[in-house]
Amino acid sequence: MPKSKPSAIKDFIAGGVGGVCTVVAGHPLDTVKVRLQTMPKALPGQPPMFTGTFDCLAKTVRKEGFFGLYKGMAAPITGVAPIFAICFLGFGIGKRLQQKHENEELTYFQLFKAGMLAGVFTTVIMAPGERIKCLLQIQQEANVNERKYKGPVDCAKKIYKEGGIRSVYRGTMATLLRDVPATGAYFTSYEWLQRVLTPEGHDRSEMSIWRTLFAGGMAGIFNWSVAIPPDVLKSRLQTAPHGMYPNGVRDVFKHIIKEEGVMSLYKGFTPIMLRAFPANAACFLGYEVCLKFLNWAAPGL
Ligand SMILES: CC(=O)O[C@H](CC(=O)[O-])C[N+](C)(C)C
Repeated sequence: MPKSKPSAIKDFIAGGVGGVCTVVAGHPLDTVKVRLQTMPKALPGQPPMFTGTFDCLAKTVRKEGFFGLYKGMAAPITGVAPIFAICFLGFGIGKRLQQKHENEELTYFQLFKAGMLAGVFTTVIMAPGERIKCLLQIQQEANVNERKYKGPVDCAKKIYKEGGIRSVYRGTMATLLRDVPATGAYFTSYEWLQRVLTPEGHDRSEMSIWRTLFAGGMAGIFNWSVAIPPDVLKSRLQTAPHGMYPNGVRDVFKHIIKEEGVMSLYKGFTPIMLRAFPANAACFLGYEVCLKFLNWAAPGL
């Protein structure tokens, strides 16, 4: 079969489908991650709110039901599909900017640079999307009427009222610190694993479900190995009361190191890694299947 032409529209659509798959597969453990990262420090002699991942999972399900784990999912579903769409589009553009001809195979460093560009592209939506998601995820009142934010739109309106566009975009620097190198690692590791796992004599574009699931899952692990410390800074900054960290991410960093120690930068490690593999395996499978379908249904797109 002839190779299909790379296309920005197809990357965008297939990336969006990948994003929806990521949220459906990964949101419960994302809720646990944000709750662990943002729980208040235990007072002397008092037990912590959650002792770890499984305690947080059990307490959430007991108190709020299974769908408590899906709290705040409306925001990521509507936000993540465009984020992933832009991310895969940005990666495609980053690759094409460096290619001398359409079929040139890029080096791993070139792929890393294309991934970093994708990380910059996504921050425009990622920063406010993550701010709203984190604020909704940390609300633990069982009764809907007692919650400060009734949903993503209400949350966006309230934070805008409190501090304007600066408040909506709080955490942008932390988001860049997280996503620029992490997205580089994400796409480079995916391409690397696809290349090394493709049997001799076969083409990388001949999709294998198991290879795609494995390479996608591992890309998620590589992404988060780089992203966890800036992610903790981001979650703290985005959920802190107005004015608590006047110098942004620098203040959060100093505060965490002084008050809680360097290991606190790895809070949420277990749920992040438990989520990373299935969520990103689902993402890349959704992306590749959708791309294959588009190449079949609309080869000229
Ligand atoms: C923070 C985030 O969305 O990471 C994505 C992977 C995941 O586990 O959701 C990767 N990427 C930022 C490249 C879209």
